[in-house]
Amino acid sequence: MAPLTGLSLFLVAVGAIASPLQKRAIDGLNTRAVAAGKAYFGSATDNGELTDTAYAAGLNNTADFGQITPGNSMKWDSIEPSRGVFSYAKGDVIANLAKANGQKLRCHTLVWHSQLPSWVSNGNFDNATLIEIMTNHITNEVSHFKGQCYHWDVVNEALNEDGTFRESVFYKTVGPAYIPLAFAAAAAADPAAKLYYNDYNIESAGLKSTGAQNIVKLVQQYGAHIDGVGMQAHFIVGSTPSQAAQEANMKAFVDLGMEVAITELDIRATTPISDADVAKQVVDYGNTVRACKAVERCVGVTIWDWTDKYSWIPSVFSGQGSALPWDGDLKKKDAVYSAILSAWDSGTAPTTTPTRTSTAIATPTTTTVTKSPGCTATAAPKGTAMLWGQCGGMGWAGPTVCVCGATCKKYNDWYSQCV
Ligand SMILES: O[C@@H]1[C@@H](O)[C@H](O[C@@H]2CO[C@@H](O[C@@H]3CO[C@@H](O[C@@H]4CO[C@@H](O)[C@H](O)[C@H]4O)[C@H](O)[C@H]3O)[C@H](O)[C@H]2O)OC[C@H]1O
Repeated sequence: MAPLTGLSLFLVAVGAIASPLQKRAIDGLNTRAVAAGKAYFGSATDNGELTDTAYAAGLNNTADFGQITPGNSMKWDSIEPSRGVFSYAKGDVIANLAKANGQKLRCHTLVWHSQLPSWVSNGNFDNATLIEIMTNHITNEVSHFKGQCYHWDVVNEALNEDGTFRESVFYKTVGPAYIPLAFAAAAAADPAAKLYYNDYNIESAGLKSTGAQNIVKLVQQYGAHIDGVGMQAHFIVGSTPSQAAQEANMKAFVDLGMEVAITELDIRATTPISDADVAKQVVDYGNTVRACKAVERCVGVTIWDWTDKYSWIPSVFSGQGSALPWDGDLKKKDAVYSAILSAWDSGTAPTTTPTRTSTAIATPTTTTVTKSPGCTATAAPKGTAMLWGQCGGMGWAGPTVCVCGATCKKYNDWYSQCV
C-alpha cells in the first residue's frame, strides 16, 4: 500500500467529515419526491424576499426545492401594466434564479381576473379587441420566457364555487371561448411548456371540480392543447380533503388525459396555532403529499412559499396563518417536515416517470343546418363544442358571428347553435 502523503491524509480526513454531511444535505423534500418518481417538490417565492439572505439560502437548497414559482412577478399587472408596455425585469429575476439553481420553473399566470390592470378590467373592449389584447399578452409573455417554463398556468380561477364560469371581464366579453383561445395562444408561443388550468377548491369531487373537468373537455374539443390541471390546495387545518378523496379526484382528471400537480399548497390555522391543530396539520400535509405520491400522473407538489415569514395567508385571512413547514423565524417545523418526507416514502413507488403525453382531441361532429333562403351554415348540434366561425365558436360574442344572418341561440354556458 502506498504511504499516505500529506495531501492524501488531508483528503481522507475531509472525506470522513464530508461524507455524512453530504448524505444529510441531499436528503430533503425534493430529493424524496424525485426518489418517489415525481418531477419535483417546490416552493413559491417573490422578488422582495430574495434580499433576505437566510431566506434565499433556504430557497436555493435544491434538496428541499427542485422547483420554484413566482408568486407575483409573472402576473398581468406586473408584466403589462399599461397596454403594450411589457416589463420583464422581476420575472427574469425568478427565472434566472431557477436556471442558476437548476430548479424547474412553474410560470404563473397568464389569464386571471385578479391582479389584472384596470386598463384591461375596465377597458370596455369589444369581443374582438379583448381577444386581440389577451392573445397579444400571452404571445408576448410566453415568447419572452420560451424554453424556461416547465409549466405555464395559462388560465387561473375561471370558475365560481358551483362550477359555473366566473363573471370575469374575459368571460363577460368573449364567452367560454376565451379559455381555449388562451391555451391555443400559449401553445403556439412555447410548444414545449406544459400548459395548465389552475384553481382552488377543486381538490376533491364536487361541482367546482366537475367544472374544471368541463374546462379540460372544452379546451380539447376546440382542438387546443392542455396538459394538466393544478390543484392550488390552499387548505384549512382539519378540513383538508382526505387522501382518498384527493386521489379519486386527481384520477378523474387523469382519465381525461391530464397530468396533475399540487400547485399552491398551504394549510392554515387560527393563530397562534394550538397543539391540537399542529397535530391535524401534520396529518393534512401527509395526506396531501401521499395522494400525489399515489397517483402516477401527479407530477409534483409546490408549497405557497416555504416559511410563515413570507406567507400570503395572514394578509388575506385575518387571524390565520402558521400554514407552512417552516415558521416565521425560518425554523423547520420538524413534525410537518417529517410528515412530508415520510409521505414521499409511503407505499410503492410508481414504476414509470411521468412524461408529456399528447391528449386525445375529440373531433366535434358537425351538421349542416339550413338558414334563411339560400343560406347553409355549418353549426355544431347541441351537445358538441363549437368550432372557429360557427355560432358559439372561437371568438363568439353573440349573434353577429352567425353566418348568413342566422342568429345564435345560447343553450347554456357550454352549447349554442345557429338557428
Ligand atoms: O403575494 C400574494 C400572492 O402570494 C398571492 O398569490 C395567489 C394566492 O393564491 C391564488 O389565489 C387565491 C386562492 O385562494 C382564494 O381564496 C380561497 C377562498 O376559498 C377558500 O376555501 C380557499 O381556502 C381560499 O384559498 C383567493 O381568493 C385567491 O386570490 C393565486 O393563484 C395566487 O397567485 O396573490 C396575492 C399576492 O398579494
